Amino acid sequence: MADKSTKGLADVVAASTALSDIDGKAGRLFYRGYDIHDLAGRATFEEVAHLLQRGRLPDRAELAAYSESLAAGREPGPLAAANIAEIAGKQTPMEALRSLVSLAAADDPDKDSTAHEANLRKAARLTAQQPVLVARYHAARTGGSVPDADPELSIAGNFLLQVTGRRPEPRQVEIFDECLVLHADHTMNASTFAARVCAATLSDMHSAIVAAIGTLKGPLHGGANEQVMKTLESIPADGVAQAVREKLAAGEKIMGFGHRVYKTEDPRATHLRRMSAELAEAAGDDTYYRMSKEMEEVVFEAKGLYPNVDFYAASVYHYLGIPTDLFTPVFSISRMSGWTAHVIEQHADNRLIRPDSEYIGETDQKWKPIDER
Ligand SMILES: CC(=O)SCCNC(=O)CCNC(=O)[C@H](O)C(C)(C)COP(=O)(O)OP(=O)(O)OC[C@H]1O[C@@H](n2cnc3c(N)ncnc32)[C@H](O)[C@@H]1OP(=O)(O)O
Ligand SMILES: O=C([O-])CC(=O)C(=O)O
Repeated sequence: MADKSTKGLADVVAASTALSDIDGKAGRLFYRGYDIHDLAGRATFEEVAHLLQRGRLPDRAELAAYSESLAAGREPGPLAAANIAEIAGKQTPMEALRSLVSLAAADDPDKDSTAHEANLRKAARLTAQQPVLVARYHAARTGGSVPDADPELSIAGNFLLQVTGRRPEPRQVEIFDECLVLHADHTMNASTFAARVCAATLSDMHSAIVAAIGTLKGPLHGGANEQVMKTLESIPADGVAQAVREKLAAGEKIMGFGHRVYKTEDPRATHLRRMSAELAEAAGDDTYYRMSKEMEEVVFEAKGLYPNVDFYAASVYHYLGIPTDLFTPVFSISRMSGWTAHVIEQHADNRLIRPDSEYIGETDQKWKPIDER
């Protein structure tokens, strides 16, 4: 029996990983040793997914082969495809993704295997299918149709095309691609931990991803980006400071601020703030960018908290024309690359993850028959 617990497992090292690393004091993030500041705006999401899942940045031939496998695996299986319309009528976007990934498992050609090569193929298919599932879900609920993927476009470009129905501007694609790069992996965050716990029972990759999606959905994790947009939309543009102070006085958390690991600026927020400013200027309406900047100042002054990745992602996605309730699904499109890489890593060197607990209940209870209780 353990005699001491750490609430929320803060500072507990729960796994070893070669995928990503954070220096929370310095505000630095690395994917397989590459500084996020070097990757952002330079590596594409496909290159980063390859880096995470296959261990290195691809050369041209490797990238071509990986991109081919993504394109070949993009189509969700018949069971998922057949159920999108009904699911779209009954479930929110993250609930729907949780269901659809589970259904997609049934038609995955490697569904019965957790072998390394099978895992690599499944990781590519899950990464390729996630944006398509989001776009098809959105089309099903709005009565729209999904344009065919354009072989000239990346995952980022095709997602913007398929979700908005318009061919995106090249700069929009670059910015969205950078967002995907920034969200791809983040050490032992809650959803990745959930995926690893599941995978460590030697369950399959789709099951682990279903656990991760359900975990990302919560507002203390990936769900915060949607909440940030709702906050921005719910307060008057000239009343940001007052609204924030009122929320804090009422004991509310301000979504998009604070982090378990970063004690300074989240390095991803630095890039997202810059992208938000650029898109606001291009849109000719910087209201949400200005409000975000002011909110950042007020929260820092009142609580000493910095924005996390979800904060400026909200206004960036808004300016890109992505519906607010698809912000967390967008996070999952990117994080799929990291989750799947973690499942591969877990299966490659596995031990069951089963921590202890600290018992705080009653002791010495005496059993009584039901009529005497
Ligand atoms: C992709 C991601 O998952 S990034 C995180 C996304 N989540 C959010 O943006 C939700 C808002 N933020 C939070 O709830 C937290 O900062 C978390 C969940 C990210 C981190 O949680 P923890 O490390 O457990 O910190 P915890 O919630 O205990 O906060 C520590 C203190 O700071 C305060 N605090 C932390 N975040 C916030 C916030 N966003 N607004 C107001 N106060 C906050 C807490 O109230 C607490 O104060 P107290 O000590 O006086 O009680
Ligand atoms: O690491 C965390 O706890 C949350 C986070 O920022 C992420 O998952 O990107």
